[in-house]
Amino acid sequence: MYVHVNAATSADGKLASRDRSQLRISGPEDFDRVDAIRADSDAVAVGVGTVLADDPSLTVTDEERVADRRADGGSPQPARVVFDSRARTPTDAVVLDDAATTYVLVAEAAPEPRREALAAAGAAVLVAGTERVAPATGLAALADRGVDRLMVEGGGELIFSLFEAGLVDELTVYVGAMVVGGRGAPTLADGEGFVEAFPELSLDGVERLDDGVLLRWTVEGQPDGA
Ligand SMILES: NC(=O)c1ccc[n+]([C@@H]2O[C@H](COP(=O)([O-])OP(=O)(O)OC[C@H]3O[C@@H](n4cnc5c(N)ncnc54)[C@H](OP(=O)(O)O)[C@@H]3O)[C@@H](O)[C@H]2O)c1
Ligand SMILES: Nc1nc(=O)c(N)c(NC[C@H](O)[C@H](O)[C@H](O)COP(=O)(O)O)[nH]1
Repeated sequence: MYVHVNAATSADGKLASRDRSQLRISGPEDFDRVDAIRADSDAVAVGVGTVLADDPSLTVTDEERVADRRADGGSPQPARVVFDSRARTPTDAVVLDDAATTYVLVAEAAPEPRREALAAAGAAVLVAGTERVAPATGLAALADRGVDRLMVEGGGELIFSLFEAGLVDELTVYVGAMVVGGRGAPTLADGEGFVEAFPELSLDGVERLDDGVLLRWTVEGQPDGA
């Protein structure tokens, strides 16, 4: 599976402010680019932290892109994926509307009533991992369901886990013209952090977009040597 991580950060590397509410960093050109990546993907993934903070739709909004997907014989919308070990996704979350298939990846530790509530709300609940969703197991379950190209939109906890597991192929970051600050504010890659065996990136492009900069990297070396 090809995994493309895309996010927007402030000039100081933050995904949002310390209150973790949704922060508009991208401008219209960047949001259109995000829409195009979604349209080229079989599924779009986030962590449950992003669902709780942003309540995103994760759908393609441009009608031509939706029509192109249909014309190619595929589903009009990519599937949506939530990494949600304990099945905390609210049953009224926008990702559970009927706009697209939604996979909620949970761990064995997820309470059965919560799993049932998510299934009743329309989610396809997949178990991957014991206490926490195991990224490689989760991605294998998605591959079994036809996901070859996965876009990951964040947040920082999920992005770190995917790098840690050596599962990221491409990273694009839009750096917006703002400073957010806050030692507790989410960054592009949070988690435990690396102290050695840092994932190595190869720069593919630098482009001005809106009032910011788009950086494109291929992931070359990964912690597990993948
Ligand atoms: N600017 C941007 O591009 C952008 C993009 C996305 C999000 N955001 C912002 O980022 C913030 C949310 O980021 P976040 O880091 O708090 O949340 P996140 O990465 O979206 O979700 C993290 C949660 O996912 C669950 N999870 C399940 N399996 C996991 C795994 N293998 N690895 C990591 N997490 C796993 C964990 O909770 P459980 O263990 O309980 O399941 C974890 O707490 C919000 O402020 C949002 O606005 C910004
Ligand atoms: N590219 C990008 N620029 C931003 O400034 C920002 N705040 C996000 N955040 C990513 C996160 O997943 C958001 O929740 C979705 O971008 C909202 O997606 P919808 O329009 O609801 O589908 N992403």
